[in-house]
Amino acid sequence: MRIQVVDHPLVAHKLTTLRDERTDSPTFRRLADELVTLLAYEATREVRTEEVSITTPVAPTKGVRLSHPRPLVVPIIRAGLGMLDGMVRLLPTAEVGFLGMVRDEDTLEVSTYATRMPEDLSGRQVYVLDPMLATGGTLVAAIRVLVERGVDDVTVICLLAAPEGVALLENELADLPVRVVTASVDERLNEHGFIIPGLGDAGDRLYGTAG
Ligand SMILES: O=P(O)(O)OC[C@H]1O[C@H](OP(=O)(O)OP(=O)(O)O)[C@H](O)[C@@H]1O
Ligand SMILES: O=c1cc[nH]c(=O)[nH]1
Ligand SMILES: [Mg+2]
Repeated sequence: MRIQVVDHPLVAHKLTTLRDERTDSPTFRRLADELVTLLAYEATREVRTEEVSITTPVAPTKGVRLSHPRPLVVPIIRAGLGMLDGMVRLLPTAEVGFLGMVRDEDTLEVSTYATRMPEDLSGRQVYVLDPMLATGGTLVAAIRVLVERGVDDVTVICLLAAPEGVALLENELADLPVRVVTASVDERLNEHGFIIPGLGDAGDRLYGTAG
C-alpha cells in the first residue's frame, strides 16, 4: 500500500478551517468539496489514458483521453457523499457506485447496509471516497468488496487519516494495489476511535446532525 500526504498551502489552509469547531455545516460542506478537488488532482495522477489523434484548427496532433472503461468512483455513504461532487468535477465521465457502511459507535465494528455497484468490476480502476480513515475497518471492508468483484487498482481519497488506520490497511491489504491520498496523517485515535486532533464526526458536521 502506498500513502501520499498532499503537502500544499491551500490544502493546509482549507483543512484548518474544516477542523475548527466553529465552522458551520454549509461552510464545512463547501470546504470538503474544495479539498476533494485539490486532493483528486494528485490522486488522478495515474488515471488510465490512451493516445488519440486529433486535428487542431491548424494541424494534426496526438493527445490523450481517459481509457475505457472509465474510472469508477465509490463514495462510502454517508460522509463520503460530501466528497462526490468535488471528485466528479475533475472526472465528469466517471461511473459512480455506492457503498453504505456504518461503524458501531461502541464496538467500532463496521456493517454494510447498501451496495449499488456493477457486479463485474474486472480490471476496473476505482476511486474510493471517505473523509475519515480512523481504525481502517471501514476501508478494509470496502476495498475487499471491490477486489472480490475484480477491481485491480484502488485509490482512496480521504481528508484525514490516523496512523492506526494506515497501519491496518498496510497489514490487511499488503498484496493489493492500493494507494491512499490524504490531506494529513494525524497523531492518533482516542479511546472512542476518533481521530486526534481530527475534525470530529465528519457525517454529523456535513449534515448538521451533531448533538
Ligand atoms: O476507519 P473507521 O474506524 O472504520 O472509521 C471511519 C468511518 O467512520 C465514519 O463513518 P460513520 O460510521 O460515522 O458513518 P456515517 O458516514 O454515516 O456518519 C467515516 O465516514 C468513515 O466511513
Ligand atoms: O474522527 C473520526 C473517526 C471516524 N469517523 C469520523 O467521522 N471521525
Ligand atoms: Mg459518522
